[in-house]
This record gives sequence, structure tokens and C-alpha cells, in this order.
Amino acid sequence: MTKLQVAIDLLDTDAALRLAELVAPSVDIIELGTPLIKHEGIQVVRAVKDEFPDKIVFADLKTADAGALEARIAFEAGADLVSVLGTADDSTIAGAVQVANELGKGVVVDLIGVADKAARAREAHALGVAFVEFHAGLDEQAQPGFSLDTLLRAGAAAGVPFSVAGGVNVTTIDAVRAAGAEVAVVGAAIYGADDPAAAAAALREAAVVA
Ligand SMILES: O=C([C@H](O)CO)[C@H](O)[C@H](O)COP(=O)(O)O
Repeated sequence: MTKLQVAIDLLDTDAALRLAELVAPSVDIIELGTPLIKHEGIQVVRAVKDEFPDKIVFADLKTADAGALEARIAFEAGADLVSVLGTADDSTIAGAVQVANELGKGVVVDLIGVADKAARAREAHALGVAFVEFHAGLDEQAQPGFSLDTLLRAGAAAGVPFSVAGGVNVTTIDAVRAAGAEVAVVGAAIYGADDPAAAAAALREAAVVA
């Protein structure tokens, strides 16, 4: 079974809470997107965790430096997982992992912008992260010739626990699951859907196929 992570790339706390309410029955992980946290501040993490204490709350900080400090800020606000960039120094990842271990939480390394994703994934795994995210960001997805398949092949080759993010939708989630991803991250295909609850339910159904 592949877990389903909704990436909430909306810009205000009330809208994020409304979306989370609609999709919570179908998702395992609620991600507060980087633009949302930058717009609303870390309090959005507390607001969501308070409403959904049983869900894994992921603060998509995309930390590039001061790993221990930034991770602690988000964990103390209620996050269960935080992201650190794979392009950051190993010491930044290690600092965040140290705080995660202290508090019983987890770190996800986001491979956005990393050229050799499989190799960096193995390095991040050795630093003690929960899993690595094979990620093509919104800007990369908009470029001509973008293909999710490249990400999936790299993820499958890495040999470590991984998630996949990059415009995953109901037609591609089967391939994400088949590649062996532990987590499928879905943003626009849920928050941009006419019926986000139905979209999340359909994705969930595909994600849990044995
Ligand atoms: O992390 C993300 C991106 O950098 C903007 O914050 C997205 O949440 C991630 O790419 C998943 O969203 P979709 O690609 O729209 O599925």
C-alpha cells in the first residue's frame, strides 16, 4: 500500500483547514505547502495539527540551512515531518535529523533540483531521514518534455524508502505505486479539483491496491 499525502498549496489557513476537512478521510499525511507556510507563518501548522491530531502533519519547509533550528520550530508547532532540501549540506540534514530523533519526529529530504537523485537519496538515507522525496516542482513540471517516468525510475533505482511528487494525479498514481513509492504526494490534482473529496477518494482507492 502506498500512503497518500495531500499537498496543500493554498495561501490561507481557513482555506487549508476547509480542504483538509474534505480530504482527511482519504489521506494519511497532510502537507502544509511551502507557499502556505511562507504566507501564513508557522501557526498554520499548529492550526492543522489541532484540528487533525490523528493525521501525520508535514511542514514543507524546504530548509536549506539551519536545519536543527528550522526543524525545531516546526516540530514545536505540531509538525510530525519536516522537509530539508537535498541540495543542502549534509550537516543541515543531520541537524534536522538530530532534533527529529530527540522529539520522536521525522525528516524528509526533498530532491528538487538534485541532478543525481538516486545517489543523493542514498546519502540522505544514511543520515537517518524518514524517507526521501523524488520531486519535480511546479516550475519543472511546466517545462516542455517533463515526464514523471524519469522520477519514478530514479526512485525505484535508489533502493531506499521514497515518496514521489510532481503533478501526480489519478492517471499516474498507479505508476507511482508500481514503482514502489511509500508515499504518493498529490497537490493540484486534489486542491484544484471541482470535488476535492471525490478526487482524494479516487486517489486513495488507487493507492491502496495490493
Ligand atoms: O512541493 C510542492 C511544490 O514545490 C510547491 O510547494 C508541491 O506541493 C508538490 O509538487 C506537489 O504538488 P503537485 O505537483 O501539484 O501535485
